[in-house]
Amino acid sequence: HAWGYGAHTGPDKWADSFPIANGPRQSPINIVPGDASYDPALKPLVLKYDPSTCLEILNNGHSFQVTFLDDIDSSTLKDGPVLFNHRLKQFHFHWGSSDDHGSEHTVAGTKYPAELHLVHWNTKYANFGEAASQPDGLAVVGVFLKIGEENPNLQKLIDEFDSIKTKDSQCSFADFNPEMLLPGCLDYWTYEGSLTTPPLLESVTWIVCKEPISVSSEQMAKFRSLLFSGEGEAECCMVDNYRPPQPLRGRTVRASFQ
Ligand SMILES: NS(=O)(=O)c1ccc(Cc2ccc([N+](=O)[O-])cc2)cc1
Ligand SMILES: [Zn+2]
Repeated sequence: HAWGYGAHTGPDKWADSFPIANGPRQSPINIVPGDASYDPALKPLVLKYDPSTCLEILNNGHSFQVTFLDDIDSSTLKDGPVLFNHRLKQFHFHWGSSDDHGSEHTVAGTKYPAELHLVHWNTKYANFGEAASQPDGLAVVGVFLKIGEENPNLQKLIDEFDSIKTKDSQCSFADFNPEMLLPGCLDYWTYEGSLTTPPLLESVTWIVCKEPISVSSEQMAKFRSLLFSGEGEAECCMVDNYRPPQPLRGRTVRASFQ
């Protein structure tokens, strides 16, 4: 399953090995604010993260990811649209080859230069892998990045990039609080979807924040200095690691705000 984002391995080819790519609840989607229905029953998102559960930062050949210790309830997502407690497993990003595109979700057709995904699993299941195969197993918080002021919290991640330049490289990374990557306002849209990369499992409750966080153009250029390729291989810049929006197939997108 050598899937990727290249001409021969990219999103248009994923259905060959992962037929669920054409399923009824695929992600990402284009969010049309005017079509979203405000749901007063939706609770505010409760995100409580413990920096001491931060383990490592790694390049997995598709994105860079920060992984968390998830054997106890120390970094959790509660309320919002979910009925059960979820634990943070990892966060990662998707971005473009230039500042005018790169996000997976779009808002009324608007593309952001990047999108952060904070991946949580429902603790009614034994572990992440179990949860990932259940329709209510995962909850991913999506945060858009918008070009503006340099973001000192993102800079803490960027400062590690020299150590994780190539595929399958990783280094220890401690005491990072992902709360620092959240926008001030946690208004969100929510809908039932899937993983946006293979295995594209339809197990994700998506929670997409309306408010973006800032990133400078120079910082985005640093994202693009990471490599899809491994050490000793021909260098291939890690850019355009996003799946385009997928058919809504009659799904309802709810808004936590009016
Ligand atoms: N982009 S995203 O939808 O937030 C996303 C989040 C996590 C993952 C990682 C992953 C999640 C599940 C499995 N699995 O069950 O085989 C394999 C890899 C893949 C994709
Ligand atoms: Zn993602």
